[in-house]
Amino acid sequence: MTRSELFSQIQQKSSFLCVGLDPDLEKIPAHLRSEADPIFSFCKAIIEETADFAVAYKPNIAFFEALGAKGWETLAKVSELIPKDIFTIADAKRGDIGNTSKLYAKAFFESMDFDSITVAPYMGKDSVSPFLEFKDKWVILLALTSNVGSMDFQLIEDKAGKPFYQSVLEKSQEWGSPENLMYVVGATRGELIGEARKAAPEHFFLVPGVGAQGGSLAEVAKYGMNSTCGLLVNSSRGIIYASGEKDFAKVAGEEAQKLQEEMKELLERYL
Ligand SMILES: O=C(O)c1cc(=O)[nH]c(=O)n1[C@@H]1O[C@H](COP(=O)(O)O)[C@@H](O)[C@H]1O
Repeated sequence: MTRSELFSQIQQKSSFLCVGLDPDLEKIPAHLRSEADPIFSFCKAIIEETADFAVAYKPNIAFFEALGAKGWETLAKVSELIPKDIFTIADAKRGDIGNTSKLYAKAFFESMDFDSITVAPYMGKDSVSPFLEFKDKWVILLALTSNVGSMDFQLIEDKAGKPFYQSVLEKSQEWGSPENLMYVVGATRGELIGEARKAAPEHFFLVPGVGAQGGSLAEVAKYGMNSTCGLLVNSSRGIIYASGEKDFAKVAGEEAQKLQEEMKELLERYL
């Protein structure tokens, strides 16, 4: 998917919501556990109820690969279910020497037809570039993550006082463009989202951390929105586990709609 196609989806749906698919056998409603493929049934119901409000889905690969070979089959089936006009993110956090990254890219962009993949920047240019060689496919590079451990490395300052995440943002713009490179910037980071936006004015940010991790959607929009929205805001647990009962999919749809309605107002205010 191209950047202009993504922006046009955002405009059509008045939404920049990414629904995170983090399906955990321990957390899905009990009545689904007797199904042939409980994770598939769960994701299918969630997708059906949330698709009108979402412009992206982000299956987190860990929740599928934890189930072994069957989990990979489920992931393939789930990704095929997602409507083609909705952006797909393989949240796999890959990155290795170039020769290996090439095969990770093939796995997620060719064997499976994801639009994008999350990639760790730690191994540098040759670990990221192979993912950038696929037409209309995207790298979503970890820059400033939402977790507590983000402080261990990402906020370390160099002698000039520049934090490491800023160096990641600056350096990596030599490798890709706003047409094929996005950044992960966590919603829990408040004003730092604005600092990231100054360093990367055009690029889309994938912003996880609203909902279960407590990040504020209003703050994300205030500090992060640019002239083509530039944001995909993810919520996983806050949507998919909003109810643990038989009505889980309907309630997930309602949660997604609430976020979409808030996003509509924010788009009207800032765009
Ligand atoms: O790359 C990510 O998506 C990601 C980056 C980050 O900084 N923080 C973060 O929470 N995530 C992912 O985003 C999702 C957040 O889930 P919830 O906290 O349940 O909304 C999980 O799949 C995380 O793995």
